[in-house]
Amino acid sequence: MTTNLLDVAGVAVSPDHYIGGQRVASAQTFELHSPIDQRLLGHIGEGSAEHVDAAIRAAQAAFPAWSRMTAAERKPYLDRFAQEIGKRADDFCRLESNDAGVLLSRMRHGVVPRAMLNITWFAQHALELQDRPIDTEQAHHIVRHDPAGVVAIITPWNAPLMLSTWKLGPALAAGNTCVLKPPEWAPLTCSLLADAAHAAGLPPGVFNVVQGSGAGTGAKLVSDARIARVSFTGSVPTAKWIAQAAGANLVPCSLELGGKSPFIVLEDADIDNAAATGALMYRNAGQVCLAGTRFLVHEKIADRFVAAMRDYVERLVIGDPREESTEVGPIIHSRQVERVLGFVERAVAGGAQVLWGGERHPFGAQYVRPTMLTNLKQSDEIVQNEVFGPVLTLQTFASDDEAIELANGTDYGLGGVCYGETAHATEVAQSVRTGFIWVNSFGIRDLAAPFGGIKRSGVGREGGDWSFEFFCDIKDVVVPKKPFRASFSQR
Ligand SMILES: NC(=O)c1ccc[n+]([C@@H]2O[C@H](COP(=O)([O-])OP(=O)(O)OC[C@H]3O[C@@H](n4cnc5c(N)ncnc54)[C@H](O)[C@@H]3O)[C@@H](O)[C@H]2O)c1
Ligand SMILES: O=C/C=C/C=C(\O)C(=O)O
Repeated sequence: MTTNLLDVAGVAVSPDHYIGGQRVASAQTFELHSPIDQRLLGHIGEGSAEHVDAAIRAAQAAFPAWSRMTAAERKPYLDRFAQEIGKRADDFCRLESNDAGVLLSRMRHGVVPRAMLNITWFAQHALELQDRPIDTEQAHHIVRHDPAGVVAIITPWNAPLMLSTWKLGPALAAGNTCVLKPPEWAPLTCSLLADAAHAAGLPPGVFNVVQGSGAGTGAKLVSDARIARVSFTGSVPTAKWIAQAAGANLVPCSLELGGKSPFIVLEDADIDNAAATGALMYRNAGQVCLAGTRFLVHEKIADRFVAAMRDYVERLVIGDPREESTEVGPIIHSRQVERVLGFVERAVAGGAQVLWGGERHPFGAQYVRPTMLTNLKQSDEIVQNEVFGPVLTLQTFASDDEAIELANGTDYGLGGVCYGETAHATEVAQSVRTGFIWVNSFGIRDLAAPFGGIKRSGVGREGGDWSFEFFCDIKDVVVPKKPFRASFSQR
């Protein structure tokens, strides 16, 4: 399909846009470097106003036929799309490992299977959404989930394949057509997704990819009045900008944003289990929105918990994400490294104590040691702001009430973790104000469940029915049960 190809770790991948079923090159490009060793991976197309316009027009042109199909008619296309992702599993793994620094093993065992499920699960779930009846004494209501139109999807660099398919799956299954703007620091797996869609025979224009920067390409896309929905995952400042741009056209937005989630360890917790899960918070070098990054530990067990977690952290294998044995890889970009270390420096200058880490790791320029800071006040910058790197904080508490107060004491409200005797931990978890919280566990995800944040962590929910509520125009077709005769004297 394409002639302009990059060779990234032996994988042929297009640096171009994918518009109306065709590859389209850009005169303007930007450089893409690997976070592992900073080598140049290639030049990626920067989408212009013309590219954004062409993608929206292609998506509009594809909409009537795609939206008229039933969910059952769309399902085979989407199942084939997932199969084509599966056929390219190895290439997806190598690309995201090289451009985003995600562990190859995590890609293979976690991300690629989840990306496939993101497509097939919603294609199946869409079958169950058609025509939900509501029967009252007066009327029969046919509640339809109609496709909304052209959906703009904007995703961040920490999980480009997983998050793009998480939105594409339900948006396409519902009968919308899509324009995806991938993250400019990790754009390659989204480009390969276009190859998978093409091979699956998705009709031209149903799924389009326009590469480019956020402030350039992304801003043009989300400001366009022809867009019916914007689904965004990323940072709070960008979300505020997007909400205003979309708001100017009264376009609904779904915003999945950052977090500063509490990791609560109650006095009756299984300390070793909690500590082992604690070390998992360094996964993806801490660049995970839903990680529990603020440890709140009962004062009576704090020393034992710190010793147990230190043990796990010291054994973490830090290195090249392409190696099977590696557990913690690099930080996405030199700018992000500076940002992460800046948080640590300011915290230490303000009196924080470094329990472990706190500096660069010698493996490479974009590596930072897993870090834990303590001796902090709730108002400290490091307690209040998302670092998005391998830097955690630890505070102690003396009572459940104090734990809950600290847990709720930031402007974020994405997730949480609570370790303790199950009934006790479940009770404390109920009072933590977040979109979700894991009791004695971490990261269990079910696509039927709602996912999203409160406060600064986001607006709206995706997942299960909630994805379809967002991506559909919900319509009530009212059919009276008794003959209806117009009359001004009657209501
Ligand atoms: N809640 C979640 O589900 C979730 C998941 C992953 C990441 N995140 C969050 O994402 C952030 C990290 O990602 P990031 O640094 O790439 O975020 P970011 O907000 O800088 O960028 C995200 C995406 O938005 C685009 N963008 C930037 N400015 C834009 C504009 N004006 N108009 C349109 N698009 C624009 C970028 O190009 C990128 O594709 C963290 O805050 C993290 O917590 C949240
Ligand atoms: O880093 C962010 C991870 C987000 C995860 C999801 O959106 C999900 O599991 O659906």
